[in-house]
Amino acid sequence: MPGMLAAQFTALSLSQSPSPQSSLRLAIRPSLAARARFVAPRTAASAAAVSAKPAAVSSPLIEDRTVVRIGLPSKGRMAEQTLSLLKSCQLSVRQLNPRQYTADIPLIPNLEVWFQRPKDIVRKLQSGDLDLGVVGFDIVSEYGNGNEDLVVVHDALEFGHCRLSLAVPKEGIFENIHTMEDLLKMTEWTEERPLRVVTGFGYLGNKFLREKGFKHVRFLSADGALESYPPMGMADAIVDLVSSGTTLRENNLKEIDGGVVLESQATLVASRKSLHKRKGVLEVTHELLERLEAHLRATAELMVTANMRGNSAEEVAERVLSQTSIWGLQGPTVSPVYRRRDGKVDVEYYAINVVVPQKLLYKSIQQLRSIGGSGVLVTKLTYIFDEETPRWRNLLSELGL
Ligand SMILES: Nc1ncnc2c1ncn2[C@@H]1O[C@H](COP(=O)(O)OP(=O)(O)OP(=O)(O)O)[C@@H](O)[C@H]1O
Ligand SMILES: O=P(O)(O)OC[C@H]1O[C@H](OP(=O)(O)OP(=O)(O)O)[C@H](O)[C@@H]1O
Ligand SMILES: [Mg+2]
Repeated sequence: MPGMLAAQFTALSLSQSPSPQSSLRLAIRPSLAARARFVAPRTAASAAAVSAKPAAVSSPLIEDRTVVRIGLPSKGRMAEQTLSLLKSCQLSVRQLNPRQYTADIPLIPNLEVWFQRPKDIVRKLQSGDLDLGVVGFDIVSEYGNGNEDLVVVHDALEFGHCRLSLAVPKEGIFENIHTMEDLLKMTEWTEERPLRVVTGFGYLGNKFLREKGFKHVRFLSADGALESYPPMGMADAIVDLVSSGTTLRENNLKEIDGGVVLESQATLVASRKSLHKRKGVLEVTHELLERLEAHLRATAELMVTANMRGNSAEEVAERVLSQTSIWGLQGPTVSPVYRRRDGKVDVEYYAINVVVPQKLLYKSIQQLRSIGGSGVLVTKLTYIFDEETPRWRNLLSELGL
């Protein structure tokens, strides 16, 4: 390896352990927690290590701040989708000038918006300069480094889906390498000639390969176009984000079984300290969470309305409930349609309202028709507010409130 390149392969060798391990506490669904395999169980030792850490930088200015601050991605693929999700929740962000880094959300007057690079959002949550942030789970995990102060308030904002994955060239010495075990068993990697892995995720990549039992690995850190490193001969493998898989394919690389480090999508993250200490943060978080949960729940569903001839509401309900795809959330709403006929008010038709999953829409309409439904209307829903917001309950218990 030329000397200049060798010099680049420095920062992250496996013999160095990454920064202190404490668990990144997640107020999230067990499914995602399970997928996020780097989340260590909270042990007495890790809790002690965390409480022994000095508090995040807290200048008098930070303490004095009364307004709540949220960090949103300033650029990149998450920026637009973040704004559009907020807009769908009636939380439009008002930015007077596109070159300004601050903005507001008129509906929440005590909330300041700061546009920041994703990794800076995580850093500023830790330093106390931001209270809340929208950022990919990959970035929270990499730059949060297991910091106890970060709490994932909403783990599935349903955009920015990708996975952090290990990939190697399709051909050459990797032609018959299909699993992490195959890669581990390769005799090519020695202390003098380690497996060279290029990544922008040094903390997660290092931890992952160490846990998989790799001894002879050297990391090279780079910010973009990582897929070009193996074909250029600068690295043997990459640990990078994959979404459609096109970039890997186009560069003759392949993922291997067991090589997914982390599944990611956009999340809402908060500083635990802010939630506990800064006036207004808990209230703003509650409102954001309520709207986000109710909206994201609603986007998967549609409201279907139809008319149906019948003798009574019960008889119509019987017919509707005989079909599997039109039961609704709790059951169908069946209401009489009143008409004036020959000077008298009577009921011949009933209106049926059911909420159906988008993916079952066509089947639902077929079923409604088969039992005599007509004049079918389909409406998009903005929110479905449940009796309680499950993630809010999780958050309160996470905070011990
Ligand atoms: N190919 C992808 N498909 C879907 N989501 C992705 C993809 N690549 C990245 N993401 C998600 O989008 C986030 C932002 O990625 P992006 O590359 O736009 O950041 P960026 O603006 O380049 O950040 P920086 O320049 O500070 O590194 C990532 O952290 C990840 O969560
Ligand atoms: O699986 P795909 O859909 O092809 O997406 C994966 C690519 O997207 C990201 O790169 P990005 O577009 O941000 O470019 P960069 O790495 O140069 O920043 C990521 O780093 C991969 O290269
Ligand atoms: Mg990028």
